[in-house]
Amino acid sequence: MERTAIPGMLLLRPKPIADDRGWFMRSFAADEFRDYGIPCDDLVEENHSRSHRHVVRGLHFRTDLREGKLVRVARGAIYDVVVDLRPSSPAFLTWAGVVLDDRDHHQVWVPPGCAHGFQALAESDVCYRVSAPYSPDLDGSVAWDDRDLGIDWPDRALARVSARDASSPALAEVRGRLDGWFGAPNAV
Ligand SMILES: Cc1cn([C@H]2C[C@H](O)[C@@H](COP(=O)(O)OP(=O)(O)O[C@H]3O[C@@H](C)C(=O)[C@@H](O)[C@H]3O)O2)c(=O)[nH]c1=O
Repeated sequence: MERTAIPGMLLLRPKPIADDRGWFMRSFAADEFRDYGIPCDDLVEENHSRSHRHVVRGLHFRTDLREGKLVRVARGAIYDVVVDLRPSSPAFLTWAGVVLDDRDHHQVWVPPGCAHGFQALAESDVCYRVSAPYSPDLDGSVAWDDRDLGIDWPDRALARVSARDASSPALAEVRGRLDGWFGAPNAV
């Protein structure tokens, strides 16, 4: 496990065991991951999405401090991005990006109070467990290509996004609401 510049954002590195049939890997280990601070008992839903090459999903967040996400790539490769939206964080409004793929099998823990998004570097299947049930009313987003955030997407010019993501608000528009959503003293 590796910590990152964003407090609470973790990079996990499960190790596949190869033999002549292929390989085996434990992709989730509650007792181990709990020790890193991941609330394993609260991971109440698991999602799986498939994205064509160049697709960008995000940047999405839940407008409370309940939703963390444990993200992995079952097939393909993505550039995974986390943006810290917690006003009390030393990494406030900075982002971190990491490649997740079906070769290294790394995983990312996205802590609550952060926005998450990714760009598919190939046709990719992304699986992630979340620590709060889906609630459309609490679904928040900020523009993936926001200038102030300045995320260095691998294939910005070829990005394919949903209609919703194409009309996400700029950071400047949501900034005034971050204190209300993520300003609790225990957010980091
Ligand atoms: C995320 C989600 C979507 N849906 C529905 C809503 C919609 O009809 C369809 C597709 O939803 P979206 O366009 O929001 O899917 P998507 O753009 O893949 O949203 C996801 O993006 C990544 C980056 C994340 O971090 C996730 O938390 C989630 O926000 O699936 C659910 O039923 N449950 C869910 O948990």
